[in-house]
Amino acid sequence: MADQPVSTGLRGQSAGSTALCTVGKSGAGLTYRGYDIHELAEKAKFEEVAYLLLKGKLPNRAELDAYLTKLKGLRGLPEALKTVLEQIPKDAHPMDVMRTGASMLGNLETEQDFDQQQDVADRLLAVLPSIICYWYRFSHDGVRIDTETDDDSVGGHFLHMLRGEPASELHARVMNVSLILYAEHEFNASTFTARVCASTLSDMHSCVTGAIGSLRGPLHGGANEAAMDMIEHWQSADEAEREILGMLERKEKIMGFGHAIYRESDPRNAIIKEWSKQLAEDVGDQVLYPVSERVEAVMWREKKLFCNADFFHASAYHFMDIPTKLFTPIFVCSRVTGWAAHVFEQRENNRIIRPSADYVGPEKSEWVPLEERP
Ligand SMILES: CC(=O)SCCNC(=O)CCNC(=O)[C@H](O)C(C)(C)COP(=O)(O)OP(=O)(O)OC[C@H]1O[C@@H](n2cnc3c(N)ncnc32)[C@H](O)[C@@H]1OP(=O)(O)O
Ligand SMILES: O=C([O-])CC(=O)C(=O)O
Repeated sequence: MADQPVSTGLRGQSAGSTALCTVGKSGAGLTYRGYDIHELAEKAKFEEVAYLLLKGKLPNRAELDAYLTKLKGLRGLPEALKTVLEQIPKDAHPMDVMRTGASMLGNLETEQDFDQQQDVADRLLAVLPSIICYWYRFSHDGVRIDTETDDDSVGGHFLHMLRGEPASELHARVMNVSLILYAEHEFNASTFTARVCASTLSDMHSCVTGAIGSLRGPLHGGANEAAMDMIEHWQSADEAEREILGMLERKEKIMGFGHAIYRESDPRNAIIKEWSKQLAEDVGDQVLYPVSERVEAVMWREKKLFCNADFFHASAYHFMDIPTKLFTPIFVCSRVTGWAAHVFEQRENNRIIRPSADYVGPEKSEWVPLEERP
């Protein structure tokens, strides 16, 4: 059999330009519109970052207050969407719920004109947490929650709906940081999906629905959930080390490690790791955090592979008592800002994205009538 052609995954090739984000750029690292991720995670509200990405600049006080009020007013679910969510079974994957929710919203509140794009993006940002929590609480607890909470922040709103009570200050703070870290990352797979869809002049809901499908996979956003599924089985750091060595021996992928662009570290890791540590102290954890730290050390020692944004998100979310299957949907609630901002950018200077392929099929095939085929 002929050798398989090398699959490059378009690595290292520029597929367009963006003013939104630098990833691993020498001397700059990870920045959103020029602002360093460390500074944003320390000082900003997620909604400020959303404004920065979607509107092109940091808001002043009046603009931020107005934006928070606007988002708060957009959290309600149309009755027809609630009906659809109530049909989705308990054992569905929450990312499929997100995908269906975004798509159904596109039927009910269709983007008629690109002039509406800012409002459509704000609506999605406000309503995606309501979609996932409404479905989760209905299918798991049998309750129809009120999604119009008075919480100022998207993260606080999410936790409030999930638990039926307002989040603690610590949890709201960690959610804020987490949403900032996940908001934007240049031409990653889900964002590129959104841009390809936008390049056909399709509507925002289609772009976001497609992007959710791409984020779902364990090689991308699904890795935070997959990392949790792995580490929760280990009772001690020593057991974790033994298991990881076995997995490496068997050439298995370790979820939450490695990156397509970063070579030595993912700047988001140190930030979420620090918050995971604080949460571990808060809940008195003696197992999961030490297990996670050991996995990190072994992976670096054995393979020079480092934690990406997803690995310590697993323990951080777990310490906040968030069900594992909701981890990747939280990523959606954040990344929708980056996706929408990229859709705006694509539309502003559009040409349909249509690369070529190297043909590796047969030279010429002879037609065989149906009844003569073996
Ligand atoms: C928010 C995010 O989306 S971050 C990414 C989340 N995804 C994950 O955590 C899934 C696990 N990681 C991976 O699968 C990969 O590292 C990816 C998908 C992130 C990047 O893939 P690539 O760019 O193809 O990886 P890269 O070229 O750096 O791989 C180099 C080598 O390291 C290996 N490698 C990379 N990541 C891992 C890993 N997590 N576990 C074990 N080996 C790995 C690759 O198999 C490859 O080995 P080979 O040369 O023998 O084939
Ligand atoms: O950039 C990537 O390929 C994946 C990633 O880290 C992200 O989307 O946040």
